[in-house]
Amino acid sequence: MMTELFSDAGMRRLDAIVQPGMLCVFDFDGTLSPIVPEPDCARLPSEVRERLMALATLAPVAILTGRSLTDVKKRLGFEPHYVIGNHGLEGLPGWEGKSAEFAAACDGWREALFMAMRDKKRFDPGIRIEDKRYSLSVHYRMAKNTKETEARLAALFSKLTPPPRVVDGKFVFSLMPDEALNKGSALLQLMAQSGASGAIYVGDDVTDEDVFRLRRPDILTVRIEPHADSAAEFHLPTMPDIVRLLDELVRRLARPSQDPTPRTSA
Ligand SMILES: O=P(O)(O)OC[C@H]1O[C@H](O[C@H]2O[C@H](CO)[C@@H](O)[C@H](O)[C@H]2O)[C@H](O)[C@@H](O)[C@@H]1O
Repeated sequence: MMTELFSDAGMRRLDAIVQPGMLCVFDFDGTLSPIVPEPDCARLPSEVRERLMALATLAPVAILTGRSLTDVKKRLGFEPHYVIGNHGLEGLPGWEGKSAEFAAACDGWREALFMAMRDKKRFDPGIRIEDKRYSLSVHYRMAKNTKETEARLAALFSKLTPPPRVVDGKFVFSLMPDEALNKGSALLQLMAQSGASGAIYVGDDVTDEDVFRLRRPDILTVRIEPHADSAAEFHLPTMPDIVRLLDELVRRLARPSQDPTPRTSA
């Protein structure tokens, strides 16, 4: 059962995880940037950007998003220490060799989906396919009958080869190469590569559950808004509360560290 982060228990957990060198990792859409009907209109609010920039002077900051790297970078307006795109498939050092394989699978799915979408009676013209090279997002927020569209898309995806890993989200299906990296495995690799002893991860959607399910004492997981089925430890009451969380992190990390050397009198 999730607890609100701004509770006594949440603040104690935050105090325990905050230490020099900890990784501060954030999902983008729905976590840092409010959800908007048109994916291309998503923006990072200036009050969030300013705090992320302050945080990045105190600790390594990473953005771990379902968007492509090129797309998310142009929306950030600052340079975090790490940007990982495509749900972990793009931008993680050491995985460049697998890119061609991921892109080839994605090319095949994209062609099959565009062909199927020509049947306007079967597939609502409001469906939008976002091609991110290594994964696809199939958005159906604008479809007239979202339930029916969901069922028809799920049936279509089940016929694709090679079979993709399909994860649903906020009026979106993400299609990714199966057994490839996900946000959870990508975060673990990032921690290992960066030598971070701990991390905080904040996300809002189904692909973030790959991180929430890790359930490790060295990773504090926070979901935007409570959800009965989420594996996250804590939640923020609403998305704009991300500003308060960033302030809490900056305040703790900016505290002068305790000098462990015992003082001797002259
Ligand atoms: O991992 P994230 O950073 O949360 O990215 C997840 C997907 O976010 C985007 O779609 C979602 O946000 C859009 C803008 O607010 C919204 O219109 C859409 O309905 C949402 O599903 C993005 O377009 C996808 O590529 C990401 O995978």
